[in-house]
Amino acid sequence: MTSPTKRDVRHAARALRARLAAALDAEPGRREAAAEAIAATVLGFVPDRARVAAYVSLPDEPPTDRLVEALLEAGHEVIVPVVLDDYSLEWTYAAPGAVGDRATVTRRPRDTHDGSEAGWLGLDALSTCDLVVTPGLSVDRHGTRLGQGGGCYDRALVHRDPAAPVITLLHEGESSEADLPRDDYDLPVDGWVTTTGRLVRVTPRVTAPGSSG
Ligand SMILES: Nc1nc2c(c(=O)[nH]1)N(C=O)[C@@H](CNc1ccc(C(=O)N[C@@H](CCC(=O)O)C(=O)O)cc1)CN2
Ligand SMILES: Nc1ncnc2c1ncn2[C@@H]1O[C@H](COP(=O)(O)OP(=O)(O)OP(=O)(O)O)[C@@H](O)[C@H]1O
Repeated sequence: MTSPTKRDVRHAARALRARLAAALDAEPGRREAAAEAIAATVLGFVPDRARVAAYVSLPDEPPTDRLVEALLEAGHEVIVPVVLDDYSLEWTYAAPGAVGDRATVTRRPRDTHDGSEAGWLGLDALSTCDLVVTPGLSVDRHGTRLGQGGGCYDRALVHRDPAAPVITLLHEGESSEADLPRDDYDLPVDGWVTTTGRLVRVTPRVTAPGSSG
């Protein structure tokens, strides 16, 4: 028996995501509660006066609007990506309460992107972040993350500060009990936070400020 390819696993993960996202919208208040739960949990382990990399979520994804808002309210700096045509990520400051439309996943031509313009922080901006919050379809117990397939975060995470935790946001029920397919360029994450506010640590890098782990 051959092990499933990323493509197969991604296909199944997308179907599960569609079901879980629909369930969030089936009952009034559930989406808002999920957004709040994610924000409360991440705020619990973000270092003081941090610079945090987050992203603007799409309708099916665990919502990041409250997270971005709460981080900004607490005085942290928040940056979010846009994607260039070679699937590299460029970074800019987050606007409070932003909710994603397709613009956050629409590739921009690199030759017309002038990174020297005010507001762009550079392709290596993750090197300046104290915490990186990534999207993803699933994560397994080793921290192997399955993304949308562009390899955007694989490229971007090369620049991260190795001391800064990387966590993925998942709907509750999306983490994988089976080991996910992994390539050499896949960079593992340190844990994940779910739409019920559950934090699962893969490495001891994710700790509450002032705690020993
Ligand atoms: N909310 C959110 N933002 C995110 C990600 C994500 O997963 N979620 N990304 C996680 O990596 C990055 C974008 N990843 C991308 C991966 C593939 C394509 C892509 O193939 N785009 C097609 C059209 C897509 C469409 O409109 O449906 C294209 O531009 O031709 C674009 C972005 C950065 N921002
Ligand atoms: N550091 C890198 N530099 C250049 N290309 C890379 C790098 N890392 C991964 N890639 C390319 O990205 C493509 C997609 O990788 P993969 O299927 O693992 O995406 P993913 O991790 O699921 O997506 P994402 O990171 O966007 O969430 C692969 O073809 C791979 O060759």
